[in-house]
Amino acid sequence: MRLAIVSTISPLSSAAVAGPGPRADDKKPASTDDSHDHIIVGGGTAGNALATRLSQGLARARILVIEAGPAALDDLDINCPGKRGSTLGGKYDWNLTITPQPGIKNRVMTVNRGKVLGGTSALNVMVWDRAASKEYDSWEDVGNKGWNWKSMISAMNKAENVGGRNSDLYTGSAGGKGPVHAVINRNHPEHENAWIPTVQALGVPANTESLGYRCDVSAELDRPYTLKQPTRRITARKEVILSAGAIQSPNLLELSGVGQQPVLSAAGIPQIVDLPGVGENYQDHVRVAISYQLEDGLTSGDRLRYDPEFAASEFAKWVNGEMSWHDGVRGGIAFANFKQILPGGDDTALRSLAYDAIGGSHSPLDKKKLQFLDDASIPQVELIFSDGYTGLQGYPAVGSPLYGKNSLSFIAGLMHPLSRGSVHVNPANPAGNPIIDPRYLDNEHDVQALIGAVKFCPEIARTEPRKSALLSEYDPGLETVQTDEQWEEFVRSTMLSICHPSNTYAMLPEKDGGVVGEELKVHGTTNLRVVDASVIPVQISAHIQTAVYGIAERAAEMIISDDSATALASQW
Ligand SMILES: Cc1cc2nc3c(=O)[nH]c(=O)nc-3n(C[C@H](O)[C@H](O)[C@H](O)COP(=O)(O)OP(=O)(O)OC[C@H]3O[C@@H](n4cnc5c(N)ncnc54)[C@H](O)[C@@H]3O)c2cc1C
Repeated sequence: MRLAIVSTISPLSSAAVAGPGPRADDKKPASTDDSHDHIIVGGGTAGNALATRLSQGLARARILVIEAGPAALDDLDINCPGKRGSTLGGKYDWNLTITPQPGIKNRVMTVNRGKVLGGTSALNVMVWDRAASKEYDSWEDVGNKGWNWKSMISAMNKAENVGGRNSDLYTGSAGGKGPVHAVINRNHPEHENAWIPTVQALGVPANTESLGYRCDVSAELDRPYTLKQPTRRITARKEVILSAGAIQSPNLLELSGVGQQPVLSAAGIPQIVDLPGVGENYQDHVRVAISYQLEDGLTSGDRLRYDPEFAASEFAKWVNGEMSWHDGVRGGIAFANFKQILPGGDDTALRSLAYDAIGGSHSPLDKKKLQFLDDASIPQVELIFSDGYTGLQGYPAVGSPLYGKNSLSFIAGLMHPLSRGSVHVNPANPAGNPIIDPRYLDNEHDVQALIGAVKFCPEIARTEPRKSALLSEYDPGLETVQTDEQWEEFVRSTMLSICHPSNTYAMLPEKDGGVVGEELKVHGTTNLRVVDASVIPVQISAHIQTAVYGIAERAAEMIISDDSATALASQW
């Protein structure tokens, strides 16, 4: 089936063209011919990486990227690493909202998504890491031939380029010569030195392959132009590729008539392809933070918040290319399994809760989650040490006793929560924002697993050399959170997202609720692929942009190979 895609974009949208025909640096398209070989909807992380590779590999093809947000290539709020977080909730953010979540005391929260050329890679906090090899292998196990560690590490390496001003600090073995520049921070506050020896003392070996630097993917495109006519029909000669991200790609498909009948009928959309999996399987990483005040004399990134002169002079240094507190993302990450963090290494109760929740499920995704519990090489928990305050309440207000103090936070995250949610078109307003229901903490396993993870943070704080740098715990405050009930209350009241929605368009066989197959083509269609975080079939224990780049690299290889095969066939 050949499909027409319904994409509503705003007058500020940007577009970029590569290949013959109008060039991306034109002020506007030179021709009125609105047909292109490949149309990519969404100029974000995956979309732009894919467009770059297609324009390199298909010299004669005309490729169009349509992006709902503006181009902001020179905006220092995006480009300066020390300003990470400053664009959240602002003009480059879709600012979506979830439905009230019973598991977290009916709280609602914002779902931050980049609405700018570069997408969420322009807004994120720049962690660059990978999951365990068996997690990528699990993608093949659930029915996607060729999607495994070997192919993914090769694709992720193809995207990345480890180097820059301090590449000598990198002790890892990975990394290629790709367009995404990744570096280890060169600016380290003194108190950061305690992180690696402390987690080593707790049994987690060191791994210095984690990198972080702002290199959003928009920088790889030719200069884009702003669309002058937001309403017009554009035709794809070969195929349309949805790269609008894990929230909007399913939404666009439903608007186009692909999805489950009840959802489409409620929104008054005629069904063209029956695919019950569209928008299902919403997965996210969840987290809780504890903050500590640092010993007097130690400085943290909080100083950029409470000392404007310091912030301005550090920013000026960064602009001049000098070592600066604005240089990077200060912090460290450790991954662990439940046995490593639970008292006495006893994960029996948690395993039993997991089997209660999904033991009877026939879904290959649930079966994988249970298998992962048996594999010590697969992390279940992420422990982040973050320089400065990162809790729910925000840095203490001006005038409060803690204003002007320096802090650090420990963040505990769940890598394989069992809850699975959904994102669907809004029946009351199909053209508006989708209904996002992640079903956070909707089962006892996830609640107890998160409690177990966050209780390990005070353990880190009590261990030397970390212990000596800390003055007191002030969020949540040991005196108020002691009993099991209090920990549960704390976790349900303060849980936040790590902002990794994925799987909403899972690459799986159709019989298992899949939406795309191993070639990333939407089941039941011939001219439509999806290339973004939504196709991830099994959730991974990593920040997911590295995988998204890898998916885009693999998609580009497939599309280029398909095109070459077609061209060859047409010569005969
Ligand atoms: C606050 C935050 C911090 C994060 N930190 C990290 C981190 O440190 N490390 C990490 O690995 N990951 C991180 N992530 C996650 C990671 O950045 C994303 O998972 C990844 O960038 C998603 O890539 P994508 O291509 O799927 O979607 P996106 O990059 O979001 O791209 C989708 C694009 O499609 C556009 N679009 C949507 N609808 C339409 C439409 N109708 N028409 C045209 N265009 C449209 C959007 O504007 C956007 O540009 C973070 C995410 C957030 C929100």
